[in-house]
Amino acid sequence: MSESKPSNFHIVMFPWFAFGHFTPFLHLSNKLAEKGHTITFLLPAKAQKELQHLNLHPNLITLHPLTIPHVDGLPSGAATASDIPLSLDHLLVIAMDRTRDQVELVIKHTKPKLVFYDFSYWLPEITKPLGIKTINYSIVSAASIALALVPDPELQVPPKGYPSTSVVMRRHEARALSFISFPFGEGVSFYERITTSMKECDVISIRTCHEIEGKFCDYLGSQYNKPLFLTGPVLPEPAKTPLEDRWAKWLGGFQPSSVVYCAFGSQNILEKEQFQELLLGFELTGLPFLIALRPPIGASTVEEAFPEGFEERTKGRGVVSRGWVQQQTILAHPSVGCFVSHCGFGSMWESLMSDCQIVLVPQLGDQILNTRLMAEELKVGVEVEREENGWFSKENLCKAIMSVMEKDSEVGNLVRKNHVKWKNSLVNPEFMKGYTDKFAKDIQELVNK
Ligand SMILES: O=c1ccn([C@@H]2O[C@H](COP(=O)(O)OP(=O)(O)O[C@H]3O[C@H](CO)[C@@H](O)[C@H](O)[C@H]3O)[C@@H](O)[C@H]2O)c(=O)[nH]1
Repeated sequence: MSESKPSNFHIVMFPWFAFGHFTPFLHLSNKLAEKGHTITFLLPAKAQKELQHLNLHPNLITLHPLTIPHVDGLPSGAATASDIPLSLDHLLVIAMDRTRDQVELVIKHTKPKLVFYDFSYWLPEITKPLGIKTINYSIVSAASIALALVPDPELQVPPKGYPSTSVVMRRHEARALSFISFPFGEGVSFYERITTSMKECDVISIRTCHEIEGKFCDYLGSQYNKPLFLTGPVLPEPAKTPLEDRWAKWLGGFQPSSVVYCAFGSQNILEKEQFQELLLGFELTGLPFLIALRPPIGASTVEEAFPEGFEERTKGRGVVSRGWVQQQTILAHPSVGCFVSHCGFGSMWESLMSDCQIVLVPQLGDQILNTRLMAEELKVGVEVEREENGWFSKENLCKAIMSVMEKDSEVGNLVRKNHVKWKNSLVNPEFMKGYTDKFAKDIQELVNK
């Protein structure tokens, strides 16, 4: 087989307008810039400032601002998913589709050899006539795509040939996936948008690794009859900025591995009653805790929604943060021993790479499957039991935390042992380098074809 000659080329990146998508696309851009490629990264003008600090190669990566057209029903100035509730995403995606002319101009002007995209299913219509290759880059788990976003899905049950009986939705959870059939843009559902994107691209690429999701990737490749290039988890280096003083001081006052940290990512917002139940569950553990959650529905601050007397009763051993905290740095703090997470794909990798015990409370569709992967297949963490209506009780939350935090707990020892094994493989610098090198070689061959 002939080796392709390495050369640098130009790439355009066009992710969905949400920070959970910009960030992994930008981390991947940094890796490709390290290989000498130049990149034009398309994003709403408003997001440019907030992402600039993640661009490690400004000489090679240009953040190119797009003007976001107004769409009726969107608050004025809304340009990213963080500006709006989840229920308005279907309008923001219309705005994204209406940037098509701007995107086409940039592509024609910068003449890339390769374009990465995710939700803009129409992109290959621009690139194909120009002879430019495209990669559909998914930043969620292969399992979640394999279960719901294959060409011939089955309703209520996993599609034919789906390679797992444990990484599945339970019957009463199927509603967590109902959004895929809802309109997501003009005349197109979420399902049609994503499956068209995957059918029309040259290559499907996923932010995952074979070691953990190999069978789901193979299944997807066979369903779409396409090559799959995996980038590995592409996590940023741990932040160099030190932990905020107030958290460093507070955490420093506790025994090693004794504090439970809890965060549910950038999208999950709890109902007020569930938020209060969660706090009471933490109180019940008797352990020190640091919780970083958005205020629940209907509250403008977290304090406003505290259960009565909660603050006084947990004073000195528990805090609920008012805002964003440095998650990766907190997970690396010696006092933190447990991570209660929603199992968003970013948090999933961060928990695997930490030394913390893992407790999972998924809420949205893919988080449930990521959780099953972690708890049922890899057995590196435990899932909090929910009732059929989705509610979790303080007792069940407390039980799950104690099952991994109590000394000599059988479950705790088992998940720790499995977790250590995975962590050691993932943090080995050769592991990520292997993925980046292979990916760089794969895309080189793709553009040389
Ligand atoms: O106070 C906080 C809270 C979060 N984070 C970081 O924010 C990121 C959150 O990402 P993720 O865990 O993926 O959660 P979401 O923001 O909820 O992610 C959305 O996007 C994911 C794909 O990346 C999907 O898996 C999720 O379902 C979807 O909610 C992580 O890097 C965290 O370290 C912080 O630094 N501080």
